[in-house]
Amino acid sequence: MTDPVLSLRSLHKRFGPKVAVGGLSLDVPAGSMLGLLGPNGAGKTTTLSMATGLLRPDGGTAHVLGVDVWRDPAAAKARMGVLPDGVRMFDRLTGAELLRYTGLLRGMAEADVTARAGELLAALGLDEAGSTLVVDYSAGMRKKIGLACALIHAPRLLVLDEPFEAVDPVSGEAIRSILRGFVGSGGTVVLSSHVMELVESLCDRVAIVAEGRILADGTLDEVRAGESLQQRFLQLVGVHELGEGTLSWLRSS
Ligand SMILES: Nc1ncnc2c1ncn2[C@@H]1O[C@H](COP(=O)(O)OP(=O)(O)OP(=O)(O)O)[C@@H](O)[C@H]1O
Repeated sequence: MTDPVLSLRSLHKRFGPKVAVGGLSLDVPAGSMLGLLGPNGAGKTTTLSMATGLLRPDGGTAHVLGVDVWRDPAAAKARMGVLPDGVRMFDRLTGAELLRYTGLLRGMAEADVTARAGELLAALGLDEAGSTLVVDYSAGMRKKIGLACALIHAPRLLVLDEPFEAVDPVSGEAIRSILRGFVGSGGTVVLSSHVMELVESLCDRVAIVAEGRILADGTLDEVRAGESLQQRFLQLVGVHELGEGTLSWLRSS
């Protein structure tokens, strides 16, 4: 196998007494689309933040195309496009201004930024919203402008935290098509999601995380092991059974 595009080794992160990520290792090969799954609080966002230079690990390493993210963050960040979860944007800019700012910050030529920004806004159904302040965007529009910012410099690795969350079905289809085309041309994607059907239809690799550790990692078929991804996920993570009388007050008498 050629060297992985993203390589995580023994990542650790603790918040006070809480171990959010406890020794997580993962390799993502070139040209693959990996779905990172896990229950709420499993450590997905913490892992992706450490992998992309947003949150310093307590231990372990992250390499992007062979570059150590924490020793040489500028070089590593130049190679990836990141859609973080819950990180504040410069939302007093319009969508078009935010894209322009992001492109110029990435060292792109003015003409390229203008051309790509227009294409991205149109592709994501944001052309009219290009002149609206991002602070006035809906949740789905914020996701889409964040994705556009991650794409504008044509990175070789995309790390996307819940890219389809709050996005309407038409835009969702456009994003799928963009990501498929990106991977088809040799790009690599890591995305987190809670939607099993989406991961099953889009990703060729899956990693399941719980309590900061990898429970399963491999091709979609390896992880599914003959079941649906939903069934396999529940088997690995455990079903949260509700007791007989739970919320009995909610049932009409
Ligand atoms: N800044 C923080 N301070 C304290 N605890 C944190 C912080 N960030 C995350 N945690 C804790 O670390 C654990 C992992 O959180 P994380 O956000 O990585 O989970 P996640 O898998 O992305 O969850 P979700 O699917 O709900 O988005 C959780 O227990 C969370 O409460």
